Amino acid sequence: MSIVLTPYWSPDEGIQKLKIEARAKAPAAPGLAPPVFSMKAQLDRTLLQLRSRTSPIEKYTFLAQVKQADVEAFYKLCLEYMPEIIPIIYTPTVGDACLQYSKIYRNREGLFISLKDKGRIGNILRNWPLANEARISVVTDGSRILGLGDLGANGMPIAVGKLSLYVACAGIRPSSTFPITLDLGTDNSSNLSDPLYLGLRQRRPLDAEYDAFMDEFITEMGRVHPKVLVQFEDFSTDHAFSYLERFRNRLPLFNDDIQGTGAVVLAGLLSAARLVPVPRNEHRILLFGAGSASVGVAKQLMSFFTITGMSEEAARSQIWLVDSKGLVYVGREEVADHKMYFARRHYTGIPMKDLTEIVKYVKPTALLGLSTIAGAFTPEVIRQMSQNTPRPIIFPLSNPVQLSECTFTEALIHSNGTAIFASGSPFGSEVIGGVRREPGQGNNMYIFPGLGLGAILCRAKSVTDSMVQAAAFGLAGSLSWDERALELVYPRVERIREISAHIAVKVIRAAQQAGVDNSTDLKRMNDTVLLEFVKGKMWNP
Ligand SMILES: O=C([O-])CC(=O)C(=O)O
Ligand SMILES: [Mg+2]
Repeated sequence: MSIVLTPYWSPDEGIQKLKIEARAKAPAAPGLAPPVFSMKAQLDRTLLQLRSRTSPIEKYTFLAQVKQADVEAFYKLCLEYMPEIIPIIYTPTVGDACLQYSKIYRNREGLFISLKDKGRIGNILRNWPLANEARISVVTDGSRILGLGDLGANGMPIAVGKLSLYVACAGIRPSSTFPITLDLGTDNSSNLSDPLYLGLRQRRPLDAEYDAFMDEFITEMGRVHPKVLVQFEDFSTDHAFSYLERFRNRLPLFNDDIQGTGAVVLAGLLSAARLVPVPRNEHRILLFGAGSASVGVAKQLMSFFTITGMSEEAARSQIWLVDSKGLVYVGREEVADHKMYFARRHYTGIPMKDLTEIVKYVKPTALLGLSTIAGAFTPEVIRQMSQNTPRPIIFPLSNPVQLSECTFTEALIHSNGTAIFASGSPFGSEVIGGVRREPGQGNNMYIFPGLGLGAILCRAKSVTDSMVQAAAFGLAGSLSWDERALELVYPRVERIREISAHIAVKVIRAAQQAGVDNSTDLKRMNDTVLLEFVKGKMWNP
């Protein structure tokens, strides 16, 4: 393993990068490496340097440099120290990286396409140095980064971070990943007045102009990169829904916040429900927060009920939505279109706003938070949940960690240790009543890598709802016996590659059933052979 001297990006970048990758694998000529050098020791050295950084953002920038200099070393570190590295390159630290991107930016790491490129988006797309190798693109417009709001062009780290997870968690080749940030301006005043801000200094345009830009982007993407699967990430609520519907039949495309989050929560709920002595059909689910992720989750949760034969109408009536104005019901003022499907049909009481009151009225067995309101699950709310059900399911899913509706400790203390807990961002384990309890992380990172891997391996021409649902059931079915014995609702993150392979198989089968796949070879394989095939396709540093 030689030390890489050439910058990752330089003129003629694509070829250069491939040369660098090849050189990284070749032994160094005598004299170019230290006399005593091993990859193992180098990894320990890198870890030592990483741990000497005290703040998460310093760790983030350090790792970003490691990745630029030596992509293999970076992913070796990711794979060996997954639980330590993921919270730095991904949620929650990636949120800080987006907030501070104007200050910490050092090197090119993805493609920016701005409103000024309208009319020549195809040319810009061709400038990606690894165009022929690209297979998966995470595309954001930065308009709703995690729970942090509109960060404009500073949203790039979220695209980069998700794609690092595609490599680490599903073995996609690094050169096949393609981060894209669409710069359509920003409504964030502090960005607009920051002299170091990296994006266009203008407000976001009205929908007609936005839509025309997106239409051109998708058309050109299909033309220039026909083999690329697109993951939409962190678009504001209205656009998240409208662009998913508008474009999902034109390209293989899914929305991570609507579908990925929906699937991961469905999987968590299926696992949690096994621990609760309540029949499946009697579960009552309350979602606090009604943005794109929330309604996406609610729609995905329908199959929690319908899979048992329940009608759609009956399934819908087991799900309640609460937004900033309280319980969502038909006839209430200001109910946005995307919430109407879950608005209560027969509620005739007075508007109900207080969450404790709503919990008392609905008597949910599961409370999900997608509100980005830190502390919204107050001690009273949690205590009230414990009165409804012997094992309250409490999932504060807002990201990053400082926006979580409650902490793991709070959920345990105020439920007397009965809560079954998963959060969007990571929390540490806790000891309660002498028993160590581990929180789940209900983050879409358990879904998108396997979903994307399955979709590209079978060359799916679109990503169907059935493929997303297969990913969710695949995840729920992947818990090992000891994970179940410990009451985990998600598998250990150390097993993520195995889990992603398992999910990819389910996704491929669903694509075949839906007739959207394009690979006869895979159809002939039985599940065991297919699983080995998928694993064999995974890139290893
Ligand atoms: O990135 C994450 O951690 C999960 C996610 O998609 C979001 O919160 O928007
Ligand atoms: Mg997201």
